[in-house]
Amino acid sequence: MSNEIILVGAGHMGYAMLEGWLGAEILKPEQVVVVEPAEALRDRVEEHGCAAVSSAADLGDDLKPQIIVLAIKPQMMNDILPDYKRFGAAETTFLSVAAGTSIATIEGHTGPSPVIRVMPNTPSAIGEGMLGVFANERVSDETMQFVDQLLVTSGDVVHVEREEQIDAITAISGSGPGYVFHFIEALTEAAKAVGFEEDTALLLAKQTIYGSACLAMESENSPTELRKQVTSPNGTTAAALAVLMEGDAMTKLVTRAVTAARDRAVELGK
Ligand SMILES: NC(=O)c1ccc[n+]([C@@H]2O[C@H](COP(=O)([O-])OP(=O)(O)OC[C@H]3O[C@@H](n4cnc5c(N)ncnc54)[C@H](OP(=O)(O)O)[C@@H]3O)[C@@H](O)[C@H]2O)c1
Ligand code: PRO
Repeated sequence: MSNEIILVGAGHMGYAMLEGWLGAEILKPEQVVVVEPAEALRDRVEEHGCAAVSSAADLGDDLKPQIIVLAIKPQMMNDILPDYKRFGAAETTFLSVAAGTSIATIEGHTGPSPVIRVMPNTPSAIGEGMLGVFANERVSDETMQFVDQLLVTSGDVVHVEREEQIDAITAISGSGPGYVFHFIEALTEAAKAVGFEEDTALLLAKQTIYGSACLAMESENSPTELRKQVTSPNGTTAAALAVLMEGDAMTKLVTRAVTAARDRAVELGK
């Protein structure tokens, strides 16, 4: 079997991953067929040399994909999956990036199949993603190795042992960029409140988050130690952290937010 891939949905996540796979030359454009109703999004994948069609009905019956990547909204799965049953052979693996949608739901449409759930995040677009992976027992070692090769082009990959852990990963790293971008928004607003123009405020916020994340990754010190290194006794950071850490306010708020995201992933799976 050739490493032929059908990518269903070339929106934010589908396109981000495709760009990584083509850019790393793990896949050649002629190995990928994209199904995407939006013309502008089809044009953008065609610019990379991939074939693109607007609906599953336009896919030839002779296609024998090794992998069908499902990068559509979870709410659309039940409508769209039946269109792909005809491609389901024992050696065709379904790879879903959808939040919540369970392997049981996918197999409910495709019949018993190799299924891999992947939870990426948008920094995958620049190769700095965090991806969680769970595969059912029908996925062959050969396919898993090939998929891992694809996924590492998007960022760091962690395999989990239980499917429900994908919902937890969704709440941490899948949705996490949204929390961090909101923190950037908040720090920017705060910078404006203490007197900076928009552009400078945004630069101050973004470079501070970027530099801190890089330091946290490169340093042998824990985030707690790094925080202490910033915090002079009775100084400015101590004054701010007294607000953020009072009664563990920040930790409690983030834990509430992550729990809400995890619960929503579970709900989307019903
Ligand atoms: N965005 C993230 O940060 C993120 C992270 C991890 C996982 N995910 C998961 O990734 C999936 C896609 O999310 P997204 O943010 O990439 O959404 P998105 O940008 O809306 O992409 C979904 C794409 O699917 C297309 N589509 C609709 N009907 C289709 C059909 N019948 N066949 C093929 N494609 C069809 C949509 O086209 P139209 O717009 O024309 O309807 C859209 O371009 C979701 O399941 C989400 O849970 C997203
Ligand atoms: N974006 C998707 C959502 O918000 C899944 C993780 C990030 O539902």
